[in-house]
Amino acid sequence: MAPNPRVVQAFRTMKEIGISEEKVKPVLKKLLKLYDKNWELIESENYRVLADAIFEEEDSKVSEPKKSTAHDQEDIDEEGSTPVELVRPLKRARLKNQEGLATCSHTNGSSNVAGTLLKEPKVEENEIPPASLQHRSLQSNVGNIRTEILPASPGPVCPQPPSHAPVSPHHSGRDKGKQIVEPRPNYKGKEPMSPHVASKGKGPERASVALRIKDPAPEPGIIPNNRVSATQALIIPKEEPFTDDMPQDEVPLAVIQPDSLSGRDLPIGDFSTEKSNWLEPPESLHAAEIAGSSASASGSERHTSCEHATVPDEIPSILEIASSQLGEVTISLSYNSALGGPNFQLPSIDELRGLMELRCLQSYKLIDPNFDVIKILTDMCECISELATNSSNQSQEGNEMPALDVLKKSPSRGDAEKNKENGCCEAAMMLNESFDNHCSGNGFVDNVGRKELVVAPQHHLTSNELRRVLDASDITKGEENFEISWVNEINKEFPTPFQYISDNLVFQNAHVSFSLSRIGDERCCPTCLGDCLFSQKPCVCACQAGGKFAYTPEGVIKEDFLEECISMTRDPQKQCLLNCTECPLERSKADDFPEPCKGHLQRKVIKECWIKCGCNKQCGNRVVQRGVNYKLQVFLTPDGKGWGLRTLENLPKGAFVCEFVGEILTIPEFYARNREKHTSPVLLDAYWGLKGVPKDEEALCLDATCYGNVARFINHRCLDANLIEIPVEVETPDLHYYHLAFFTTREVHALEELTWDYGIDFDDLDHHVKTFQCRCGSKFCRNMKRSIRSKSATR
Ligand SMILES: C[S@@+](CC[C@H](N)C(=O)[O-])C[C@H]1O[C@@H](n2cnc3c(N)ncnc32)[C@H](O)[C@@H]1O
Repeated sequence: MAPNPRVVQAFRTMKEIGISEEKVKPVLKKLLKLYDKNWELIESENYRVLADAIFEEEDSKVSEPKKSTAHDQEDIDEEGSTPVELVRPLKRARLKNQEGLATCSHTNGSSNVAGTLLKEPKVEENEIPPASLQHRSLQSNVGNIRTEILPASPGPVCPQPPSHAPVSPHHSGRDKGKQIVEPRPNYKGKEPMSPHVASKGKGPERASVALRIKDPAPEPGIIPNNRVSATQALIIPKEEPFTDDMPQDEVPLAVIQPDSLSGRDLPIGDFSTEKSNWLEPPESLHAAEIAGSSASASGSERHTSCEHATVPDEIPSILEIASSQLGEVTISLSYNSALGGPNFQLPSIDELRGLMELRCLQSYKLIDPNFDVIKILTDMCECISELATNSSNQSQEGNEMPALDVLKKSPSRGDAEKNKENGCCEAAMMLNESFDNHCSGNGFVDNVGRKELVVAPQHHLTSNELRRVLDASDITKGEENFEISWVNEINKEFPTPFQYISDNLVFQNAHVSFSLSRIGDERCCPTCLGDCLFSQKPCVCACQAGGKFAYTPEGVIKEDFLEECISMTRDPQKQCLLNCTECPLERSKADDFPEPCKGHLQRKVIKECWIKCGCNKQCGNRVVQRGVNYKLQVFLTPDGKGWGLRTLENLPKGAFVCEFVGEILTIPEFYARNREKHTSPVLLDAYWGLKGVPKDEEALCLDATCYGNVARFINHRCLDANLIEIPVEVETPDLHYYHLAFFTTREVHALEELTWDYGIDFDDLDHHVKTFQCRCGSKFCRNMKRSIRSKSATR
């Protein structure tokens, strides 16, 4: 690709003042990100901003020499002791050698001496935003260690419904296989709790862009990106002084009270004693009004607008709890910031939370060290809301409680309206961080900081509408062989609505065309009869898969085939990475500095018989096309991963569970759709890099956000997930389209959660996709290692 002339000019101008290209590049990159590619700003005054930023970065290098390398060593020890860290490429492989088209680690003679895994040492150089840019960030941690820019709103989980209805590429749709699978129409699974409360909206990815300010120098022992020439390397973790360890779905509590930090009592413990003070609030009060009034009006006004309980004002911070009959709850914690003196700095939320939890452990003799203050507060909100609602008018449709939502950022009526317009039923629990320094009177002194937790109803969809979209007894709305129920044994949330489909649908531009004429006789078995698995010699379809069928007569994947698939995915020694000369992913980002291809895993593919074959529908070489064959259930996970999928019966090893079904998008379509949301596509990339450069309409991915099947609920587990995805060719010999099918990697017991390894690189802080805080619980968790490192680094 021809270099961007503006980039060239920037380099040239900097060179004229003696700054080398290496120094310019990372800073320019960061500036472009920060200024949203507004070149005019960067170019103005003969690139003054750029020059300043580079100089400031240089200064910071001098004034902040790299801290102790002890942690690095610790980390090296920690990860070095892992014999072979098993990681998946694509995102993880971003810094691997990009030379050559295909790089098979097991055949590549350039493995490093130790034979241990190459985990890409991250080159830190381009992570340093110039100090002069820091004022643009919305949140900055102490010591300039980390600066975060969070989007104004996290955005809905679902994109707006596509303007073009997706069309099915399947000629005959899925053979539901009812001949062989007795459907159990009345199976309900565990009776779900009534869907009172809107989901927290744990949808696919939540977005947030993090810029990290770090020591620019490559850390000792780290081999810079462009010099890594093997597909394996030592894992040399970076220093990570602060991480985004706070899970995204937790409610950050912000209670700022200077004296509390020096040992004074916080009034938090008084929550439970305040209940008897509650009075009846006006019924018509809307949540946004509560929030709005609390953010702008005086304390006394607030007292009249909704009923509340207040902790006596001799304590320098004040707690108020207000609830309305509609289930709206406001918890307000105010402090007198004047007490802190001129140098008082707001403690971080984590600091405060830690202090509170310590206090609770000591004062209230709580024995579970893992208890969570935020959870207690959230529970309290829900309890209050429930009590209030129970006593409220019963005339609401279906007598259902309104959904709970905790509004964020000084919610106004306008915000609430916008939420409604979104159409998605996401009800995120968030904190209203409205700071109001103008409150006075009624026990407040002039300078009052205030943060509030506001619980408000969501009215995106009526309960009838919701019932229609999400039938608790069958989330598939009859689309699968089995009913798939959903249950919530934790709280009253219900899943985000989506359109259930059992076959992939083309959104618009994807080139997926099935025609019988495309399937030549050499790609099907027209002369077969009955069940191909029992034919004397392997049929044509079997020959295409190496002369052997992938399935056993029992309908599971053969042990050796499965084991090979597993090791090709998990074992870096067996991984074969295909690198595109021009990667469709990078091409679509239209970046000024397109990154080289990060590599795509080559996989074993299953070829199933199909309509043009002579065998019958019960042929043992037709498994995925027959659809879901086991009893599954969507459930709210107890460990904070949101909704998940579990099996209700024991599954044998190698069993087909379900396919990942969604809209088939081209990569540009995916990015256009998710420009603001930073979600990761599920790529159909098994052949990328193998045959030339895929055209835009051939480089495809799946998006199950709006149209999808039950696979959209499968959560991630690092490395030892009980599902593996295997490409399955059914209707078309075109390599760019196939079915992505999930098979069990081992026996799975009834009620076990089903998981797959998304292949996320939790260390890839540079990636535009903000990953979630992994709670997979695996001993191989890649995110946990990072957390451990981070904690030790901050000690
Ligand atoms: C494909 S969705 C899975 C279903 C999702 N849990 C839900 O409630 O709809 C992926 C999202 O689930 C959550 N998730 C999946 N695996 C997770 C894990 N191991 N730890 C924490 N969150 C996880 C993340 O929010 C992620 O973006």
